[in-house]
Amino acid sequence: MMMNGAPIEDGFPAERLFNQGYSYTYDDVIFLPHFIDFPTDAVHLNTKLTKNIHLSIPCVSSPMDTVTESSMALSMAALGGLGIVHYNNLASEQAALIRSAKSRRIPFISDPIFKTPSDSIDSFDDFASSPCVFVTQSGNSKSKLLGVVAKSDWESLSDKDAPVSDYMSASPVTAPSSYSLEQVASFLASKKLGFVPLVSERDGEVLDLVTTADVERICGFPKLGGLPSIGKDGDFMVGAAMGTREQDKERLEHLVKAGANVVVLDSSQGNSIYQIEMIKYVKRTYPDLDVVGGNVVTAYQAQNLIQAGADALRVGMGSGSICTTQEVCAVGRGQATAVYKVSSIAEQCGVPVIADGGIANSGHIVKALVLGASTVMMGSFLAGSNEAPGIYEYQGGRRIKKYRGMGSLEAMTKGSDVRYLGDSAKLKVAQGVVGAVADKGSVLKFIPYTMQAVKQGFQDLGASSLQSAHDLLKSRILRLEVWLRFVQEQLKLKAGCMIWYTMRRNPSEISKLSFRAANHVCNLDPVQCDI
Ligand SMILES: NC(=O)C1=CN([C@@H]2O[C@H](COP(=O)(O)OP(=O)(O)OC[C@H]3O[C@@H](n4cnc5c(N)ncnc54)[C@H](O)[C@@H]3O)[C@@H](O)[C@H]2O)C=CC1
Ligand SMILES: O=c1[nH]c(=O)c2[nH+]cn([C@@H]3O[C@H](COP(=O)(O)O)[C@@H](O)[C@H]3O)c2[nH]1
Ligand SMILES: [K+]
Repeated sequence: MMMNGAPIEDGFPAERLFNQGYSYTYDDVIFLPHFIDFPTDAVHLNTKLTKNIHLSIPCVSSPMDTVTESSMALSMAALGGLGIVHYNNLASEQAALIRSAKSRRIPFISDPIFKTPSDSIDSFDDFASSPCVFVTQSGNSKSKLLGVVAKSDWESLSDKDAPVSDYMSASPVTAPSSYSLEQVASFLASKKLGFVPLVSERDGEVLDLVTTADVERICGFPKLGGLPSIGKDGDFMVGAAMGTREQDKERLEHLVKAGANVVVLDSSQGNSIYQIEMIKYVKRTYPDLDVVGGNVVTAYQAQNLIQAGADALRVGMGSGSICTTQEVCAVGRGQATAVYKVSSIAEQCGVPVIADGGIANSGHIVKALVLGASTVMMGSFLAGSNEAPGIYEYQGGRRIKKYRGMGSLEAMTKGSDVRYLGDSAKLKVAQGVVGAVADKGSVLKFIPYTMQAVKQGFQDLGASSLQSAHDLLKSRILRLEVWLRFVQEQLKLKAGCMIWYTMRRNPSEISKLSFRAANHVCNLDPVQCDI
């Protein structure tokens, strides 16, 4: 805008703010509002995860063993995002998690109960929380479904010692696992059924038990409007993490066979000879498989991995909520600066950037995307959801789920047999902590709300898409400032924080490190959604 012919200078263009020798986290910077000439619904958040993978929403779940297994991967894909299955397990176990997510059509994983024909049902407990028990030759999901025993039928049974084959309903009604949610819903309604097993057409395996209550619950989640993430194979897209050691080549084979659509080379400092060689190996061996390199935080690191052939870069070092890398290794970068710097280089080469770590609210997502990222990767933001691995516990009256860094001693010890094969004699120094996050309900519910909040942020900035945000930033139209309010707030320790610092020898002495991490973890309040 011009006044008396001279442009009004206000705030800083990104280019100037990020070149003054300071390293900024998301909370250190704030955008100045721009001009609105479209409604919130006109904002589109569709994006690219890698050179070849398109997503409807810019959300990716972290490859961590307290964040992404089948249920998270399945639900993220259903939402139009993507989940990266962790590799703190055997290659066969990781492959099974990928297969499990990819074999489903609706964002739902149940835990059906199975018996063999000669088994008996001794008590109510045998049903757990299921409305029925399935009968197969093998007593598990892998063989043909022979019959079903509904809880209500078992109740009225006089001889409870009889084998289930004596009283099961033979050839029960089933629905194909390829049914969409709408098809399952109308199937249940038209047949007046309370539940139905979903059976694979390929091998007859019982995949899930869906009840009318499940269908109603899933149908009740807010609609995002975008398409789910479906690969060329027609299945949900699922990503997988892996390392850069020799045995990871074998793991890669398992991942490819399981149908992984993208692999992420998981390292805190990706600019290494090991990673460059692994990127080249992946591209050489599986030219159609996209590979994400990282983590990087500088233009130099980024250039090396782009040259090696990375199809996307994962950005962030020391930015995660459970992270202690900056304290332990004195290396890292403020995440806002890292995302801006790496994106500036990556964009010139057409390589999308994944802003990894440090996302605690929808505003952080807006900042990451506007500063140049194409997607955000989230750990703590998702770890309290129903879809994250682990069970809910109670701490001080709050329902919580465990969340731990993959560099924490606990996670390293769990994976040491497989991941750090041969390294077991080496000294291990933790670069992460073990903590907990509050129950947030289903990602199917809170991610749509979060995306709506992100759209409102984009609208305030006058950006109707990721590309337009990036263009506005580059052309110096979008302005920012450093916001000191957050720096002060960071110093205040929030009450009611829950953290177990695994390296703690003396319980009364909570180290400075765990305090910092505790503060981060406690900042993770669920998105405000009035449902
Ligand atoms: N984003 C972040 O700021 C951080 C993330 N983490 C997470 O913690 C976990 C562990 O991270 P890292 O310690 O970086 O794991 P890493 O496996 O990349 O590195 C462990 C060590 O092994 C070395 N190494 C890697 N490939 C090798 C090969 N082929 N031969 C010999 N040595 C090799 C590395 O150079 C490094 O010294 C990851 O899940 C990572 O994402 C950990 C710290 C910081
Ligand atoms: O310094 C670290 N020590 C760890 O033990 C660790 N484990 C995971 N990560 C990284 O943190 C990201 C998730 O961060 P948020 O919880 O903030 O989303 C993840 O996506 C990782 O990049 C770690 N960083
Ligand atoms: K390291």
